[in-house]
Amino acid sequence: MAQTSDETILKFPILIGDIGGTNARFALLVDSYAEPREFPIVQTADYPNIDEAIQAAILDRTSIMPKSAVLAVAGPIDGDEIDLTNCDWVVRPLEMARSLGLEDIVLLNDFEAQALAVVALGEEHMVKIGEGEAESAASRVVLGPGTGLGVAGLIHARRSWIPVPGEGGHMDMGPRSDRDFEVFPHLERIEGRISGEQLLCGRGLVNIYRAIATTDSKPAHFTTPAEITTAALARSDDVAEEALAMFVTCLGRLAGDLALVFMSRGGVYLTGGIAQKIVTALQHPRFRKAFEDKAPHSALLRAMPVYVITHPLAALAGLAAYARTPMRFGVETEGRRWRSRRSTAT
Ligand SMILES: Nc1ncnc2c1ncn2[C@@H]1O[C@H](COP(=O)(O)OP(=O)(O)OP(=O)(O)O)[C@@H](O)[C@H]1O
Repeated sequence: MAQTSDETILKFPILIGDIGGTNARFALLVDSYAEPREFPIVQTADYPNIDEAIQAAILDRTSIMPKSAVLAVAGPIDGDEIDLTNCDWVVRPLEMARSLGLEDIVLLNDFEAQALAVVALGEEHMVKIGEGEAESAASRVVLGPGTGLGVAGLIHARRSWIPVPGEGGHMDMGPRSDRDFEVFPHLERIEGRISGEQLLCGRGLVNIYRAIATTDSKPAHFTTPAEITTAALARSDDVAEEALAMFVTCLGRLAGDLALVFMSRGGVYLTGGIAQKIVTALQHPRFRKAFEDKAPHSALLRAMPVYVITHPLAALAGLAAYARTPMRFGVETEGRRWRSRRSTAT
């Protein structure tokens, strides 16, 4: 059933939070206009559960008592106990409402928050990769290589922005160039297949690097994604350089495929921890070449802009925009919103 504006609105002060595998970032919104009050980033491993983290890191440091919370979590939101992917916390909204005195809690998917950020952030928080002009009300797509590979669409319909979270990071990826056909047999697979996430995330970069080393019978010195990108950008190691180049090409191909799926004339947005660390590699022509190489639709892709989001707290910016003006966004909260007067997911 369609929600009325009264039902959609969240009461201030609103606690917003982006809960990742390693880090949790929080801020408080006092009203619609004031700048968010930010707090130091919390390491999830430092607290046994999310309620204690919020109490110690936020509520004990301010006299503002939030009435509502909008939290983005990595993991499927299903039922009254939400297990987070990549971290030991379990979110229990009913218990959280009681222990922290919250009247209203909304949980969103972490990549949905990234999609909301794309609307919330201006071009000053983005670096454009290549040409193309965004049509302001057209669909957009967000891809984020980080610990995993997140993908979300963003559709403009009925005067609101509707995030479309999905599992697009798990689409199949195949070899295309002659070199790919040499390297791909050496990639580590998941149940026999090569998905986007086997290549386009931190672990994926290491996978590509090792596969290239094996193909050429060269030693693989590096074990972390940061070591590989550092050596590649410094041009101090051939295998690392080729691994980053292949990563960039594969990201361009997948970004192009997703741009076709969503017809994202509003732009393709790269978020997550890795994209902003490899901006110079993404500015190499190979990224746009792979992105645009989509016959018979190359002209369509050439007109679509690609941006790297550089804002360090992009998801929080998206959550803040949603919390302040929920009517601007078509976010479905059924089964993901807990209000104390009914004490159940609605
Ligand atoms: N300089 C770098 N180059 C390439 N990859 C890096 C670099 N620094 C960190 N990484 C990798 O980025 C990934 C983390 O990405 P990101 O910061 O987006 O985390 P996340 O998925 O949002 O998780 P969380 O929110 O829990 O911190 C890890 O795989 C890490 O190894």
